[in-house]
Amino acid sequence: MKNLQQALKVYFIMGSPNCRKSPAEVLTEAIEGGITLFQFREKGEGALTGNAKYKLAKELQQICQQHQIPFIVNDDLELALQLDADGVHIGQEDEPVHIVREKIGAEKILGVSVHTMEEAVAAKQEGADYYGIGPVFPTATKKDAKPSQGTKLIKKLRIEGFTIPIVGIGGITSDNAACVIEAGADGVSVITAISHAESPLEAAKALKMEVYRNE
Ligand SMILES: Cc1ncc(COP(=O)(O)OP(=O)(O)O)c(N)n1
Ligand SMILES: Cc1ncsc1CCOP(=O)(O)O
Ligand SMILES: [Mg+2]
Repeated sequence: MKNLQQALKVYFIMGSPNCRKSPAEVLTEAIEGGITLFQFREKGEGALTGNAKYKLAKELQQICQQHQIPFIVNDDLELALQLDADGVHIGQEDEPVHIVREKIGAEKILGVSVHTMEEAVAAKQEGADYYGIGPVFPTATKKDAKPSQGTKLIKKLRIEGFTIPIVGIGGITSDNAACVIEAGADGVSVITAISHAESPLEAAKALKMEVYRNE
C-alpha cells in the first residue's frame, strides 16, 4: 500500500470478546471518530470460531470497505486469504514472516510484532511492512503479553536509522498516546481505549487529536 504510514495513525484492533455492544456498532462508531486502519483480532475468552468467526469477519470487512478503511486479519492467514483481506498481522509465535509474505504476496500489508532489535532486523529482512511494538504500557487485554517496555525500542530503532513504519501497542489511551508518537512511532494501535469506551466515536476522536497534535 502506498500510504501505509498514514494508515497506521489510529489503528483500531478488536474482536467480539473486546466489545460491550455489537462489534459492527463499535467499528462503525470508531470509523466515524476517525480511525485509519482496522485489525480483526478474534481472540480470548468466548472468541468465535469456524463459520461464526468467518461471518463476523466478513461483516466487519464490509463496513471497512464502505469507508475505505484497510482491513487486517490477526494471526489467521487462511481467513485473510479467504476474505482477500488487505493484510495480516503476525507475532513471533505465529507462522514465520517469510512464509506469510510468500503466501499473501507482495501487494498485501504484513505487520509483525517485534520486541528486540534482533527480531526487528529479521522481520524486515523477511518482508515485514510495519512493526507493532509493545506492550508500551501495562495491558489487561493480552494475558500472555510480555512485560511492558515503554518506548525504549521505538526510540532505539529510530536512532539506529530504521525508517520502517512503527505502531506502539498496549495500554495506550488518549492520555499517553503523545509520548508514543514523540518516541518515533507513526501511529498508535489500541483495543480497550476504543472498544470499552462509552463512546467509541469520541474515544477515536480523542486519540486522533493526540496523534496529529504536532502535524
Ligand atoms: C499492531 C499490532 N501489534 C502487535 C500485536 C500483537 O501480536 P502478537 O504478538 O502476535 O499477539 P496477538 O495479538 O496475536 O495475541 C498485534 N496484534 N497488532
Ligand atoms: C494485542 C496486544 N499486543 C501487545 S499488547 C496487546 C493488547 C493491547 O490492548 P489494549 O489496547 O487494550 O491494551
Ligand atoms: Mg499473533
